[in-house]
Parts: sequence; C-alpha cells; structure tokens
Amino acid sequence: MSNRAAAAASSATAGASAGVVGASAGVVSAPVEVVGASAEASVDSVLRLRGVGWSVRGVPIVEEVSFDVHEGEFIAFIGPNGAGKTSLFNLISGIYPATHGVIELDGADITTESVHGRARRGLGRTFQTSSLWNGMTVADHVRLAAQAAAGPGASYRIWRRAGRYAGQVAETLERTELAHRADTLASALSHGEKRKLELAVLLVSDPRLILLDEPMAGVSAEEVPALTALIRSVHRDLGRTVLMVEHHMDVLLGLADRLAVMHHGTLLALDTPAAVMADATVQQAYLGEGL
Ligand SMILES: Nc1ncnc2c1ncn2[C@@H]1O[C@H](COP(=O)(O)OP(=O)(O)OP(=O)(O)O)[C@@H](O)[C@H]1O
Repeated sequence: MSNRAAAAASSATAGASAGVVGASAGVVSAPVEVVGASAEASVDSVLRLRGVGWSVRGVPIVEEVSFDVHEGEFIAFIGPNGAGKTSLFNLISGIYPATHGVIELDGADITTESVHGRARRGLGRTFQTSSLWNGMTVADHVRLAAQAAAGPGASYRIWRRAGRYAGQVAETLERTELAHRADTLASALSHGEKRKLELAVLLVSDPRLILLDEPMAGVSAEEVPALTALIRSVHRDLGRTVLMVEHHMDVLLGLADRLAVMHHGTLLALDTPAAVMADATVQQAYLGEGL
C-alpha cells in the first residue's frame, strides 16, 4: 500500500460507522462539484479517468467522471440505486463503450480496448449477480479460469491437460477457503461460498486491478465477516488494487482507503471515508439528514 493509501486507511478506521446506505437514501439533484477529487496527474496512477461519460439514446447515464486510482489503493463506490455505479464499472472494464472521455490503465489509453484486452492488461471484475455454472464443481470453475487465462486454445484441452493447473487451482482454493469444497457443485454452495468462488475464478488469472460489484449481495449476515476478511486479504496481503461497489457501510468502512459517492451518474465526492461522511454536500445530497 502506498503512504497515501495507508494514511487514508487510518482515516477510514477513525471514521467508521455501521449501517446500509443505498435504495432509501434521499436524493437532491443540484450539487455536482466533486468533493476531494484531484484532477492532477499522478505518477503512481494505475487507473485514470478523464471526463468519462456514457449515454443511451442521448440520455446520459454516466457524466464527466474523472479520478485517479493509485497503486495498492482500495476505493469503495457508494450511491443510491440507479446512480451509475455498475455502469461506471462496465465502462472501466470495457463492457460498455465510453461515449465521452478517456480511460487509462498504467498510462496506456484503453478507452476503446476490448474486455479481453483489458483483462490481459491485468484488469479483472466480478458481477452483481452470480456468474457460476450450477452443474460444474468448484475446482473445475477455477481450473477452467486458469486455462482461459493461459491463452487462446488452452480451454479446448480442459480435461486432457487438467493436471497442469492442479497446483494453481489448489493454491487458489486454499487462499479463498474453498479447498474443502473442491468437488462440490456450484449449485450446492451457500451464497457466501459462491461469492468466494467468484473471487477464486478472478484471482487465478492474477489481476492487479480488481473491480468487485456488490460482493456481499445475497450473502447471509453470518457469512459477511469471513468474506470481508477475504477481500481485505486480497487487498493487503496480495497487494491488489481494488475498486468495490457496496451498500453495506460497515463492510466498506473497514476496507476502503477512499470513498467515492456516485449521484445521478456523476462523481459527487471522492475522499477519505471520514471526510466524505463529514461533508455537508454529501450529507444533503445523498446520506440524508439522519446521518
Ligand atoms: N444497458 C442499459 N441501457 C439503458 N439504461 C441502462 C443500461 N444500464 C443501466 N442503465 C440505467 O442506468 C442507470 C444507472 O444504472 P446502474 O446499474 O449503473 O446504477 P447503480 O448505481 O449500479 O444501481 P444499483 O445500486 O441499483 O446497482 C439506471 O437508471 C439504469 O436503468
């Protein structure tokens, strides 16, 4: 973690408070000035967005989003339902084409690059809804992902060459606490285990920048702490840069170096959690009077 990220992390702990924000948050349409976001270029930016936007049939969904992500940083994205958080992740990962602006990964312009091209550069993501194959075992999910990451053609030899990936698969299942479920079908996993398996599928391709879209969605309260600890370990122990959309404030305040607040498709604020939570504009526009 960079010094900057470490300083932000300590502020995150200081500013922590529990609760879930999202659907019921009040919405005020006026303010669009970004609190705490710096437009300056930075030498250690892994990801840089400048004026990024996406419109559908002329209707703006994401507007003028600019920010830098530093190596080893953890940024959590919050905002009411429909604020544009998933759309922004889709723009960064290449699922949607940006209609405005520039996206850079490690200084290279990837604005028009394909999803696979971005993945080859080390960008990986999970989705809000589960993307697993019910009839396939845990180990086979990770093995297939390892083979897909190995390059074109490798996945056609999945059953003949399965042994080649055994060590990689075992290590990834160990790290994601799924080793004891290796031979279990995905359909038999709990929601928390499914989320762990999605992380395992992601990690086996060794991404440096990870986008997690609501990893706690559908997960029972009992499983949240273990999943949170796993995500923390991916960030801190594996040193991955993480962007995460999450509604559970108690989860993300223990993880995030900075909080990004999305509001009506714009980036309303980007700063340490303590600064964001204390900001009057954010409180009025999103968090509501009660906070
Ligand atoms: N492919 C699409 N075509 C048209 N409109 C879309 C498309 N994808 C998203 N939208 C619209 O863009 C807006 C933002 O949606 P998005 O899913 O990005 O919000 P979100 O902040 O992630 O919400 P949530 O917290 O509910 O997941 C919504 O009004 C949604 O209906």
